[in-house]
Amino acid sequence: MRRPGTRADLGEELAPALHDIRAVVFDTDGVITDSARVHAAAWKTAFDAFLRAHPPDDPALRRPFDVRDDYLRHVDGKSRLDGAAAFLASRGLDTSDATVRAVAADKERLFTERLRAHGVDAYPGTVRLVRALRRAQVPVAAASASRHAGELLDHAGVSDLFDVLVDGGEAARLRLPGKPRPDLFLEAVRRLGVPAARAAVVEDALAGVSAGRNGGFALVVGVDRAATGDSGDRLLHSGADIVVRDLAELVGAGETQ
Ligand SMILES: O=P(O)(O)OC[C@H]1O[C@@H](O)[C@H](O)[C@@H](O)[C@@H]1O
Repeated sequence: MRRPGTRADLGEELAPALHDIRAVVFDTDGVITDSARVHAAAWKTAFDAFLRAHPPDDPALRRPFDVRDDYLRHVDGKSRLDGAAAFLASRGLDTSDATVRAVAADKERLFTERLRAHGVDAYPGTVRLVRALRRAQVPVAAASASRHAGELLDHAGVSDLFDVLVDGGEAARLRLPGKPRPDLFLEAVRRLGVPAARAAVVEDALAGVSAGRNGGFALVVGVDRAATGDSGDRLLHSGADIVVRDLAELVGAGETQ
């Protein structure tokens, strides 16, 4: 018979890869909430307007922002200013502080408009895994380069599921360097009181899985939301130990809620 609340019993509902894990840090956009698409759409409108107004000299670099490829390569997982600078640099455009800030401000306005108009949801598979971890007494953190992470978790109704949140505002206050540096994730596990070598990072961004790898985490789980072409392989090459399409894949048959 099962005794509720003991890790030995409840851990059985978790996939074997998680059995020795003592804490899990979840990225927010694209892992907990379906907000990566909202960021990508806002970036596209802002970058395409800039490209039209300031076309690169090389015609090959004038193509519009691609919400899959450009987003994953240059913007996903990075802070607002780092993402803006990385994409402008990829097209050989002006990366002065004033230009980067202007494009980032444009995107911020578009993002908040879309968020208010459409809201965001939590991925059911992620909620299922987080609940299973909590039942197994594994503490969980949310981490994000976004200053909107707390608001996103509130919108999706899942804030209460996380023991700790380290967001873009905290990262700026603590002067933590962005992904692929691991500092955001290391701060999250420090707050949970668990060393990285006993903890897992769950990420959908290439820069994010690299951050998990660079931080010496015991397990880096890549979440392949794109699930097209070589997207899963790219997560593996960037440092993921395993790749899943849905985090419910890490919850065993014993899980019931
Ligand atoms: O919400 P903010 O603070 O503008 O953060 C921006 C970045 O936050 C990251 O979490 C997203 O992956 C990026 O796509 C996004 O650009």
